[in-house]
Amino acid sequence: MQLEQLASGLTVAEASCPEEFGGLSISGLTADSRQVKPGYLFAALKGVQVDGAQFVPKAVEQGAVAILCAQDSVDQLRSELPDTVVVLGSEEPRHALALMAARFYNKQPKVTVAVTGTSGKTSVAHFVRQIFQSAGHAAASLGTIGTVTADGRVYGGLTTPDPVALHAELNRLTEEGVTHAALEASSHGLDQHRLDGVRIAAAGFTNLGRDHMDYHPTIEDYLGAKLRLFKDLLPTGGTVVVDPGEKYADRVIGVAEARGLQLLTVGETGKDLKLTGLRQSGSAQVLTLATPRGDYTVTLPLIGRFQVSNALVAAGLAIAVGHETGPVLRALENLKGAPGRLEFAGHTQNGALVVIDYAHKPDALENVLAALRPVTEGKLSVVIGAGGDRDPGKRPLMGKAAAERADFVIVTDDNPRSEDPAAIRKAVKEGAPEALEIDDRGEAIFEAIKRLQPGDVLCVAGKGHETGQIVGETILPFSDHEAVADAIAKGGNE
Ligand SMILES: CC(=O)N[C@H]1[C@@H](OP(=O)(O)OP(=O)(O)OC[C@H]2O[C@@H](n3ccc(=O)[nH]c3=O)[C@H](O)[C@@H]2O)O[C@H](CO)[C@@H](O)[C@@H]1O[C@H](C)C(=O)N[C@@H](C)C(=O)N[C@H](CCC(=O)O)C(=O)O
Ligand SMILES: Nc1ncnc2c1ncn2[C@@H]1O[C@H](COP(=O)(O)OP(=O)(O)OP(=O)(O)O)[C@@H](O)[C@H]1O
Ligand SMILES: N[C@H](CCC[C@H](N)C(=O)O)C(=O)O
Ligand SMILES: [Mg+2]
Repeated sequence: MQLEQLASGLTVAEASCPEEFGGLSISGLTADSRQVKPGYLFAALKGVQVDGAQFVPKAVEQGAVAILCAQDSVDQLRSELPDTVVVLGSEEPRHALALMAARFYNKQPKVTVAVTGTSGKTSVAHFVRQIFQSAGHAAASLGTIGTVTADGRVYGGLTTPDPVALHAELNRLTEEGVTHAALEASSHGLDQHRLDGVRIAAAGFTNLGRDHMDYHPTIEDYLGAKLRLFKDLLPTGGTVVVDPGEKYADRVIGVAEARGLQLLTVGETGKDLKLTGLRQSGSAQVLTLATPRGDYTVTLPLIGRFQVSNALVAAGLAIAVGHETGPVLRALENLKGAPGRLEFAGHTQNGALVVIDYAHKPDALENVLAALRPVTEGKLSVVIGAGGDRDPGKRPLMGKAAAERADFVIVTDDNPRSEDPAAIRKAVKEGAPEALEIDDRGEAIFEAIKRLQPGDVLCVAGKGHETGQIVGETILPFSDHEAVADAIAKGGNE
């Protein structure tokens, strides 16, 4: 693609060879010098760890023909580079890169919705995809568990991929015939402009609790990143889906009202999908809903009050993009939970239940244990750990949530990364002094399963769908699913 076409209107061109800028064709783009190939545009971005500007010489050596950088780096780079390399400055280089990526990979699904919030994004995206599929559309969901389509799942590294990877993926899916997509918008992704340029028709908010305080200096900053979805990315005419009863929902509604966006509200105080009743029925929940299209009774085949919230936001998003209320609500009756989210993992030989969940923050732990309590006839146990190189403040709070809501807690490791695992466990135990501490996660799971009695329930929390334990720079193969299966097979609790 011609650089002129790629950059038009986005940047102040600082090319010393304007004639070359005019005719220059770009073969690809990236913000990672290690990915540069001949003919590429390299975006030199200031990151959390390093300033990408230091990799410009390497990028040029590898064949980069154009550099996108912060406006204030232009003069410096210009003076260091051969005249043949075009340097483009931008006040917002991350935004400019994302819009360039959207132009370079110019195909996107006809209908794309996005969801943000502290917890529930993966579940909502997973549900929206199933609702779209039930209406006969070729649909995909993109997020923490990767890209999921009717053909299966391709694992991706980040919840919200970097803009080049995201636009490339949307282009690939569209070429394969996908017409409907549901995206997870993480706060990092929103803050780093990874979703800029994605055409979003409706955006949902689940909730806001403590998370990522290692990255966002204050909760206001964290909320601010989430609000970007509604302030900057959802275009006029788009619809915001929210439960007004959620903490901070007023801030989301405030943005929608200030911008004159459409608002679709769900939940007990919602107007469009108003939850008028909820009761347990075995391992399902029966919802009664009042809607502008009439009243409905829906049997949701999932446990946990939070899954009701997630299902309503998902249904709201589908309705927001034009789907009929009746069929959408019928589709909720066949929903499958996302892998590793309150997922059935097995029964022990003496009949106790083991589930795997991704709760790795205090609110999520509280919610998942509250969801399991009503289905627990005996004792409720939980295995928890907290990730290294992540908000240390959440560790004792996770311990406390587990100690308050479960009858028995084992504290173990969950991706210690560069930190001392013992120090992480100690911090978790500050909130759960009675907890048993077992460093090896496989042994912790075995010990928890060994102690189960008939009627007990064990929740193995924190890793969900993950397939590795990150220790230092190494990812050791590890799956909670396999560890649970091994422990059950070894028995010890018949
Ligand atoms: C803290 C954070 O979000 N970092 C992300 C960010 O990196 P950064 O720009 O700050 O990177 P940096 O290491 O300082 O480098 C600066 C620039 O130099 C470039 N570079 C670096 C080295 C080199 O040799 N050559 C080179 O060009 C880098 O590509 C980058 O463009 O942008 C990169 C490209 O998009 C991401 O890969 C990277 O994610 C890191 C790996 C990460 O772990 N992120 C996690 C925390 C994250 O984003 N999580 C969220 C939320 C998860 C959830 O709760 O659901 C997610 O969306 O996954
Ligand atoms: N609406 C909700 N409210 C509170 N907790 C929830 C909600 N939905 C899910 N959870 C809990 O949070 C965990 C993660 O859920 P999910 O993966 O859907 O959220 P997420 O926002 O994508 O999380 P992440 O940011 O880590 O990817 C679940 O395993 C469950 O314990
Ligand atoms: N998206 C989250 C996932 C955390 C999962 C947990 N297993 C951990 O490693 O802390 C994060 O990167 O903070
Ligand atoms: Mg997720």
